[in-house]
Amino acid sequence: MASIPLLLMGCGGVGRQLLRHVISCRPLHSQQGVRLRVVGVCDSKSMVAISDVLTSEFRDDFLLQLCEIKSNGSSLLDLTKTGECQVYSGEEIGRKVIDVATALRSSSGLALIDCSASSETIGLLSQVINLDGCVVLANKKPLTSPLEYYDKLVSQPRRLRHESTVGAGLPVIATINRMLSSGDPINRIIGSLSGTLGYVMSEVEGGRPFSEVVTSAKKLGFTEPDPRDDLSGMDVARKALILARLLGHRIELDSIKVESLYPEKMGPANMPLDEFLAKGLPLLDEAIQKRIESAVSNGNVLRYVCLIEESRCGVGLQEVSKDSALGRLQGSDNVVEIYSRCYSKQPLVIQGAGAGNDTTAVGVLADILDIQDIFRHSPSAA
Ligand SMILES: NC(=O)C1=CN([C@@H]2O[C@H](COP(=O)(O)OP(=O)(O)OC[C@H]3O[C@@H](n4cnc5c(N)ncnc54)[C@H](OP(=O)(O)O)[C@@H]3O)[C@@H](O)[C@H]2O)C=CC1
Ligand SMILES: N[C@@H](CC=O)C(=O)O
Repeated sequence: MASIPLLLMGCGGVGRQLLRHVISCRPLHSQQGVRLRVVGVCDSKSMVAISDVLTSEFRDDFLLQLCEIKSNGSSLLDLTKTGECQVYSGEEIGRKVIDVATALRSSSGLALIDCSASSETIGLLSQVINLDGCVVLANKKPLTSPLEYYDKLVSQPRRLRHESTVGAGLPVIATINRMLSSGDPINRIIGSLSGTLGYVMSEVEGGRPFSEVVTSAKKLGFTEPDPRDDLSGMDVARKALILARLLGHRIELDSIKVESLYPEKMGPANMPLDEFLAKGLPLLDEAIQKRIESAVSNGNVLRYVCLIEESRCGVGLQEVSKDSALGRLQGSDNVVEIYSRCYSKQPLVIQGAGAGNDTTAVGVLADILDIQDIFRHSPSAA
C-alpha cells in the first residue's frame, strides 16, 4: 500500500475540486493500493492540520465541510469549532508546513500540493523538496520565478509534477518530457494556451459583448483569481516560459513579448478588481469587437497565440485562418502543436479543454498518483 500524506495550499475552485475528487476516488484508489491522506489544508490566511501527521488524516466529512465553508466565503477558522484540527495563521503557517515535512521525512515524506495563485510559495516548496518531500503544482508562479529559484525547485525532477500548469488536465508537460528524454529535440511549439482567451475570442466572434463573456469565464472557473492576469497575456506568458524552460531556454519572464488586451491605467496597480469588473471591462467592449470583426471581414479569426521557436518566445493576438487548428478552436479548448525531429512536417497535436476547476483538479490528482512509487518504496509503506 502506498500511503501519501497530502498538504494542500489553496482551497479555491481548483483546491476544493481536488479534495472532492480525492474523496470520490477512494474506492478506485483502494483497488490500486493507494491511500491519499489529507493532513493539512491552508488558504491565504490560515492553515488547519491534523495533530498526528504520521498516522492520522482528516475524515472525509471534515474535508467536505471545509469545502462548503470555503465555498460560502467563510474562514477556515470556523473549523476550530469541530475540535478536529489545529489551526495556524500568519507566519506560523510556513513553520508548520516545514514541521510536517520534517516529521514525515524519515517515513514517507510529504506531498505538498500548491493550488494557490501565490508567488510567495516558492521558498516553502523548495524546502519541502530538500526535506525529501514531493511537490505538485497547479500554480504557475513558482515555475516562472527567476532562474535562481526555479533551478532549486526543479533540482529533483522525480519529486516534482506540474502537468496542470499548462493546458490544465491536458498531457502537455508529460508529452514534452517523453519526447525530450527519448532524444527527439523540439524546435517549435505554437498554440493557444488560454482557456479564458479562447472562450472570449470565440464567444465575442459569436456576437456576445466582451465584458459579458469575461464575467461568464470568471463564473465558469476559467480565469485566474484576477482575470486581468489572463487579459494582460501574463498567464499565457507564464505557460510559454514553463514550456520554453523545459526546452532548455534559460530565459526570464520579462524577456517574453506580451500583448495586453487592456491599457495600463486599468491594471492592478491603478484600479481595484471590483472597479475593473464593473466599470473597466465595458469600456473595452467596442475596441475588442472591432478587432474581431476586422479579422472576420478578412475571412480569418482572432486567436491569442503562443510561439516558442529557437530563441524567440512571444504571446499575442494574431489573425489566423478559420481552417487552421488554431482557427477551429472553440470555447475554452487549448491546442498545442509540437514540431520536432520526428514530427517535422506534421506536428504532434494536443487539444482539449484547457481550463476549468474540474479538468485542472483531475490533472493535479493524476500527478499525485504519478509519484505514488516514491511513497510505496518508503520504509513505512506496508
Ligand atoms: N482554474 C483553472 O482552469 C486553472 C487554474 N490553474 C491554477 O490553479 C491555481 C488555483 O486557481 P483557482 O482555484 O481558480 O484560484 P482561487 O482564487 O479560486 O483559489 C486560490 C486559493 O489559494 C489561496 N491562497 C492565496 N494565497 C495563498 C498562499 N500564500 N498560501 C496558501 N494559499 C493561498 C486562496 O486563499 P483565500 O481562499 O484565503 O483567498 C484560495 O483558497 C492558480 O494558480 C491557477 O493559475 C491552473 C490551470 C487551470
Ligand atoms: N486562467 C487560465 C486557467 C488555466 O491555466 C486559462 O484561462 O487558461
